[in-house]
Amino acid sequence: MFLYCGIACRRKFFWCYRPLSTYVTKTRYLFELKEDDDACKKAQQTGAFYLFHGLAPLLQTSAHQYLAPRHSLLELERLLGKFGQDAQRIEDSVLIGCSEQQEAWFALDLGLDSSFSISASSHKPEMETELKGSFIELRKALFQLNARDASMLSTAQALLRWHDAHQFCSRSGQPTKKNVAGSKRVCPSNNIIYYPQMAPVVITLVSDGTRCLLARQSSFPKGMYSALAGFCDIGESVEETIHREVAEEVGLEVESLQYCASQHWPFPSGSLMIACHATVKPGQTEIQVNLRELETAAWFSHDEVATALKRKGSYTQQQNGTFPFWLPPKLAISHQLIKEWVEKQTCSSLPA
Ligand SMILES: NC(=O)C1=CN([C@@H]2O[C@H](COP(=O)(O)OP(=O)(O)OC[C@H]3O[C@@H](n4cnc5c(N)ncnc54)[C@H](OP(=O)(O)O)[C@@H]3O)[C@@H](O)[C@H]2O)C=CC1
Ligand SMILES: [Mg+2]
Repeated sequence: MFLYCGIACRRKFFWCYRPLSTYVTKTRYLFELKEDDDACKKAQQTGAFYLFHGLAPLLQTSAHQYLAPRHSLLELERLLGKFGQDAQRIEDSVLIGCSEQQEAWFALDLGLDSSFSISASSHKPEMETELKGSFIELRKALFQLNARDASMLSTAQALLRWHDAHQFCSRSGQPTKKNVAGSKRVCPSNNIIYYPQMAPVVITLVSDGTRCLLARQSSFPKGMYSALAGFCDIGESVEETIHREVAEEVGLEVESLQYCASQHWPFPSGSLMIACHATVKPGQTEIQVNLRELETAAWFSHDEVATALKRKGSYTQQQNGTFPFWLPPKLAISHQLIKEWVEKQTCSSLPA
């Protein structure tokens, strides 16, 4: 595919053409599939499907890792036929990406039925045997997936959950209709368009210059600490959420803020995690934990954090009854945020 590159050659006064990069070609292809139902239906013929059951992805085990298998349309039709399900169910699938060779990737939940929105749990064990895998809760499997599968399945689950929960127009009460790609739903009676939503969440690593503040919720695995996180309230900027969450959860006022990175996070139902560093005002480091939100929070030194980063998640109780201090695994943005802080501290402590 070729496109004007928009750079006029001043001396010869003609437009240059340059081939589009693979990334741009892929992005334009996905855009077309979202806009054009016929093109998307056609893409299903040569595409591949990730399968779910009751929002749990189909996974296969390989060398202590989970792999997410993909199935062709033919294989899927055969499977549905074998379990007495209508091939029309494929219309419930959602587009989640494509390969560099433009093989479109879809996701379909075999345990959710858009016409009833109930879990069609029958045949699940038989399907697992037939598919040589198991439907495993994403929460349990996420950290044993490679980064690509983790990202694809997180997107797929969030989209499938959103469609399952948005089958009716909130104004007319009429059933809404999804486009083939699943990038929106429309109410036929009033043409209101509904787009998939996600909740913005900020995650902040507060530092006092030499230490960083980490906290635990009682729901975290034993011994695990993370940075402070909180959902954005409606009307708030990211900066305002950070100021409010830090004040609410640990009773501190933050000063400077610095953006680090962002990540889609599938829990509880699809969030955009926005990770930032923050510093507190000098001399104002006394933590007052809000016990309605957190179990505990504390300041940790560079060395404590650097050691914990190297530790793999462990729930093993030590002889003194405590659990070792450990941090979220690599895939979680909190890990990246904490790692970046450790690296910055290391650099700033090196002799000039
Ligand atoms: N990827 C990562 O590295 C990390 C991700 N996280 C994620 O960040 C998210 C937010 O952290 P958390 O500290 O729990 O958030 P908050 O501090 O905002 O507290 C959670 C509470 O906020 C309320 N709430 C407000 N808006 C929403 C919404 N849109 N969806 C759900 N609950 C909402 C709920 O209260 P109520 O139940 O009373 O309605 C909920 O119990 C979590 O879902 C967690 O999975 C957290 C740490 C690390
Ligand atoms: Mg919180």
